[in-house]
Formats: sequence, structure tokens, C-alpha cells
Amino acid sequence: MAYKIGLLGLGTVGTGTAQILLDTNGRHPLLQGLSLHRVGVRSLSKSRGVELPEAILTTDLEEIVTDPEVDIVVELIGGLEPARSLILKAISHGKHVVTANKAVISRYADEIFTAANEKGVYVMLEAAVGGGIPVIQPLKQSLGANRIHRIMGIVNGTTNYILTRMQQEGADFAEVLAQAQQLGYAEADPTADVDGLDAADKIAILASLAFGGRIKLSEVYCEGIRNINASDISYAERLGFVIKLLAIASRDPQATLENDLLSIRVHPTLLPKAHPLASINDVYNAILIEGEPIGQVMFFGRGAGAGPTASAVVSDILNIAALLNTPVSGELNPLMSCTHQHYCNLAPMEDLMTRFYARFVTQDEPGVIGKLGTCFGNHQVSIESIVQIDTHGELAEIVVVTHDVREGNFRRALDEIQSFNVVNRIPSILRVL
Ligand SMILES: NC(=O)C1=CN([C@@H]2O[C@H](COP(=O)(O)OP(=O)(O)OC[C@H]3O[C@@H](n4cnc5c(N)ncnc54)[C@H](OP(=O)(O)O)[C@@H]3O)[C@@H](O)[C@H]2O)C=CC1
Ligand SMILES: N[C@@H](CC=O)C(=O)O
Ligand code: NA
Repeated sequence: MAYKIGLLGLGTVGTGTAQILLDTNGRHPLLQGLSLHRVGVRSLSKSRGVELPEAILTTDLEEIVTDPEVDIVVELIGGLEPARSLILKAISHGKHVVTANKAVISRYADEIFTAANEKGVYVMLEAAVGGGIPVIQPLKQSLGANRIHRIMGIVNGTTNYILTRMQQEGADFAEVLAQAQQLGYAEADPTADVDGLDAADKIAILASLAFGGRIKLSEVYCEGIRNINASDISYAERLGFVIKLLAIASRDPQATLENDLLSIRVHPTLLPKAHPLASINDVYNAILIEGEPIGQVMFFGRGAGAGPTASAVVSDILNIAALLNTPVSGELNPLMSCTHQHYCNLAPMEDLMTRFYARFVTQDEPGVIGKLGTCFGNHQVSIESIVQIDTHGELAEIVVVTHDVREGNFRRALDEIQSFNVVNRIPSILRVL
């Protein structure tokens, strides 16, 4: 049976997707039953990286999502609007939807999946997290037997590229960001990447799948990499760590059905060099999932780019085509659809148990380290190491690494330390895995 695709967007990922759909030799035979029926763009005069009959291009995207001949709408325009409205309109016209749009899914999953379930259509999003890395379908299907305890990943390629270059060359953030922009890795407006927002969208989606409920994006803690500087990277290195932007979602091990708290956060993290995520460099992504009984499983690959992302988009199209070819009961396949009804409860950050790294600039005089130690002790913050790493004239740089402590206690100790006359400033506070 042949299925018709309405493609919205012919940019980086749209072009990669069209290229696969038009070059099916040696790929899955189901691809031969798919045809690219309409393609929606903003500008008809742009030159494209793929040759298409002129007649299938249009700037009227509504016409595509309401076209009675289209079976599957593939949304690759990005942004919130008109992407959200077009997805909803496609669903209301009975189209299955494939999207790479993590920004829309992380904000409007409830609205979109409720509409899709009512209409009996699928909304697939493998490309939205980790680009070409299979992680959405594995969570929905292959790992379905597990109780997931934790998902931890490097899910933003731009920031991983920047941190890798800073680590390898001792360069500062602003310098590497400018190079990343010149190379086309970071957007002209790099906010969503460097401030952790893109990673927050992605971990909210993964957490929803892993823990079986909806996530309010506004409750996800998010801290980016703008304040990471060459000194911290170098001190971290001397202490046996690398700094990575981690997205982490975990369930309290003591969770019960009545008292189920999740912790979902994005922040730069000091990772021991031997940790499996510590060697994920450049624009690569990796996602480490821990569950029972599987233990640890890690997914690694290219999290962005035309080909890798289109690979995920087309795999979603194939999954839908395969289901459409199978005799149907009228019900959606529960391993492919999303039926979450409730919102998960997220624990406040001040209750998080984590290790910390903090760098202090203080007067270089006797008793300072003792004062810091006493104050931390008074707030139940147990210190793993405290060392004076450098001196600059009358000022000393002191680095503290704690054991696992309650974040709220650590913050209260810092508030007090900040008021000490001998403390000039606290330039860096980072969590440690
Ligand atoms: N790039 C990547 O590596 C990855 C991207 N994604 C996601 O994939 C999606 C697409 O990203 P990407 O391909 O990079 O984006 P691009 O900016 O390269 O392409 C966007 C496309 O959508 C079209 N478009 C945008 N707005 C409109 C509109 N209002 N009306 C009509 N057409 C419109 C543009 O038309 P025109 O060409 O005429 O300007 C362009 O063809 C996004 O959701 C992104 O987050 C996910 C993983 C990786
Ligand atoms: N901007 C993202 C790419 C798409 O998800 C990144 O840098 O990883
Ligand atoms: Na993916």
C-alpha cells in the first residue's frame, strides 16, 4: 500500500529527510511504498539541496495538513508557532504526525497527545531527542520491561562542542562560542543551546517516557554553561574531572505509588574522568539509562545534523507505515502511542542530594580554610577536599569539593561564607557527580 507524505520544512532536517525518501535503494523495502506528496516552505525561490518537482512545493502549509490525500505529516519547520497549530490541525484532519520539534513537544505534549488519542493517530518524535540516536523508541518499546531509575545524558551537541574545545585548548567560553557560530554549530542566537533550554526540553521528554507521566517544563531546573571559565576547567582537570552539561532525570529510590518524586535538572557537572559520559566529546550526544533489571545501557551517536536527524525522522515514518499495513483493531498500538494522564511531581532543588565543587577567592591569611570548614560543618556539609590552589598577590584561590550534601544546606552555608570579611568572592559553584 502506498502512503503519501506531507513534509513541512525543507531546511537542514527536511532536506535530509527528502533525500532518504527519494533514494530508497538498499534501504527498508517499506520505503518504496512512500511518496513525497507535498512540501511546505517559507520561500519558493531558495535553492535546495534536493531536486523536487516544482509543483509539489508550496508556501501554504495549511493546505498540506488538510489535504485529504496526505496520510503522514512530517513537521520540520521548528519553533513554537505555527508548528504547534499545524500539528494540531493535521491531527484533527486524521493525519499521523512525525516531528523533530522538542520545543513544541516538551511544552504542548498534553494538548497534542490528547488530540491524537481522540483522533486515533500517532505522533512520533524519535528525532526530537538525540537526533539520529535511537532513544525514544527504545524507551517506549525495548526497555518497557524495566523500572527506570535514572536517565543521564549529554543531549546538546553545541554545548558539548564548546566544553570539549575549552577543555582541550584551555580557551575561554566566549572565544569558542564565536568559533562554534562561524562553523555553523551554534545558532546566531545561541540562547537555547548555551543556557540549557534545548537540553531541558529533551530531558523533559525522556523523563515523561521513562517515568510514565507528563512533566511541567517550568519545573525543570535549568542552568547553562555561560559561566564556565578556563580556570574551572583546569582546576577540575587537576582534581580528576571533566565538566559536561548534563541533563538528568531520576526517581527517588524510596518512591512509592503515593509518594513518587522525580528530580529533573540540567546543569554543568564535574564528571570523574572514568565515567562513561566523560569521554563523549565534540558534537556527539550520549544517553545513559539505568533501570531494573537491565542495569546500565548507553546510547551514543550524532545528536544533530541533516543525515543523522533524518534517519530518525524516516524511521518514525516507517513505523507508522508498518502499522498502517497491518490489519487494525481500531485501537492505537500502546507501545507507539502516548497515553499519560497525570503530571509527575518534581522535588525542589534544595532537597537534592549532590556533591558540590566551589571556588573561593579569599584573603591569603592564616585561618581562612578553617573558617570555611567550620561554617560548612555547622550546616551539615561534609567536605571531601579543601585545597588552596593558587595565590594572586594578597588573594588566594581555594577549591572545596563536598561529599553528597543536601543542596539547601550547602546554599545556606554559602550565604554565610559570602558575608565573611576574608572572602572576596565565590566565582564558581558547580555540582559534582
Ligand atoms: N538541525 C538539526 O541538526 C536538528 C534539528 N532538529 C529539529 O528539527 C526541526 C527543523 O530544524 P532544521 O531543519 O535545523 O531547521 P531549518 O531552519 O534548517 O529549516 C526550517 C525549514 O522550515 C521552513 N519554515 C520555517 N518556518 C516556516 C513557516 N512559518 N512557513 C513555512 N515554512 C517555514 C523553512 O523554509 P525556508 O527554507 O523557505 O526558509 C525551512 O525550510 C526543528 O524543530 C529542530 O529543533 C532536531 C534535531 C537536530
Ligand atoms: N541545537 C541542538 C541540535 C538539535 O537538537 C544541539 O546543539 O544539540
Ligand atoms: Na533520537
